[in-house]
Amino acid sequence: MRKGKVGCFDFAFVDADKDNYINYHEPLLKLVKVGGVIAFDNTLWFGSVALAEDDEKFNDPIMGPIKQNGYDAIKKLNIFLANDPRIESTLLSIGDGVTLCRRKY
Ligand SMILES: C[S@@+](CC[C@H](N)C(=O)[O-])C[C@H]1O[C@@H](n2cnc3c(N)ncnc32)[C@H](O)[C@@H]1O
Repeated sequence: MRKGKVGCFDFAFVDADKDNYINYHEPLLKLVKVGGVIAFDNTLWFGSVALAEDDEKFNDPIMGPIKQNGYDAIKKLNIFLANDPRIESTLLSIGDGVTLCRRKY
């Protein structure tokens, strides 16, 4: 952004540092052009974010490390993106989940 690249990019792909995904959204929304797409990988977080907290699978010990790392960040991101009026978004249930966000304005 310091180099004046605002509104220049067609596409951004985010695939690291899950705790900061939500913080990357704001600058990326400025960097992509209107109609451009931001993709966030791993937004199903091994399916955990789609499970109710009283679900047997959610409480399986195998979910322990998944819930300790990334779960809160991805859950918060998904809620934020679903309610951000500046984008159209959809969570594709392929792989570990990919959320596509199209900048509307
Ligand atoms: C899941 S891989 C991404 C692979 C990439 N999408 C590809 O297809 O080649 C995540 C990568 O981001 C790097 N990484 C993790 N945390 C990072 C951070 N905070 N800043 C920059 N890179 C980071 C990791 O070292 C790893 O190489």
